[in-house]
Amino acid sequence: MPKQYEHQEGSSLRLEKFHGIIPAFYACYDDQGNISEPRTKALCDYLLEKKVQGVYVGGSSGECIYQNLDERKAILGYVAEHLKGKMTLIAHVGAPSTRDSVELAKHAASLGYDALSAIPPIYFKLPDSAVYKYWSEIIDATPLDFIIYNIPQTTGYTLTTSLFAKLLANPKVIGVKNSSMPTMDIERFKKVGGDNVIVFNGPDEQFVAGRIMGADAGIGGTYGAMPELFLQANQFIQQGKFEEAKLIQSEINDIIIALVSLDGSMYAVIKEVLNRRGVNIGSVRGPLEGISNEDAGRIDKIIHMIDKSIARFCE
Ligand SMILES: CC(=O)N[C@@H]([C@@H](O)[C@H](O)[C@H](O)CO)[C@@H](O)CC(=O)C(=O)O
Repeated sequence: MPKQYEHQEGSSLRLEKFHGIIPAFYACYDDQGNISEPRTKALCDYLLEKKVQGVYVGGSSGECIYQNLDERKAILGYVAEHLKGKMTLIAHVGAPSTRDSVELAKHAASLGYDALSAIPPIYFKLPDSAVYKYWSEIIDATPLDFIIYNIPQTTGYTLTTSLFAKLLANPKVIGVKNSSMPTMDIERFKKVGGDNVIVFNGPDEQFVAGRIMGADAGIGGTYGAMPELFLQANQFIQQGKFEEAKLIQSEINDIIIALVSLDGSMYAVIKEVLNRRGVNIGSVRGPLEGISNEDAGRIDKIIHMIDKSIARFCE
């Protein structure tokens, strides 16, 4: 293990609760597009019943950038109220300003979340020194553990291994949720962090590859549409059944390609999949596009694909 992280020795146990399948929680709206408490709770119940390890609340899949501070606080509250003590809760608190991010962080800490996470600053291209300061101010605002969120394709900022190492010098930094596409990035972050740091696979299309390259767990935006398949893929990896893991990943990828190929945005399509499963969490907020009339029939086919894969691998 790299010398500078020896102070974290013994922290593997503390990380146990983050291992497994952690769906990125979706924004739950009423029919007018407002945050819905009962629908948020319905999604909590659904995920609890699926026995996932935890939830990542208020991230990309949570449409956080389309919500104001009060709405984001409300969602964090509804989820905590319903799931606290029942699964691991991670609050994504990244916001355009440090001030808002810190406010959200303090709110999540007051609600008893297990950890915080944040994207880097968005819109302006800032130097590493500013990104470091941004994350550090969030980390310093509460006693909670912190998970860095690296998602270059949406933020335009790529976390380097040297900034990762610098952040890890703070014992509250427990790892990174890596959504960049190269699985080598996962391998590099794991190499820098060692066993006492947790690396989450971000791209669901590469869940199996990411796990094999060193990711300890996964946080993903499509898990909610097919939690059974990701739980099973994870189990195959734990059992060393790599051929089976490869096969299930291939079917998951067929489903993801279908989810992103309709007129509606992927999240609108996933929400309609859930709706047809009896979990109505509304649609998406503009500028994300809702589903079209033509999508309706196509979604039946996607549900059929998911059911077929569950029957093949999980029953
Ligand atoms: C770029 C992006 O949105 N990546 C997603 C993936 O789960 C992604 O939706 C999936 O791999 C399908 O492309 C996650 O990494 C994001 C995520 O977990 C979140 O914060 O909601």
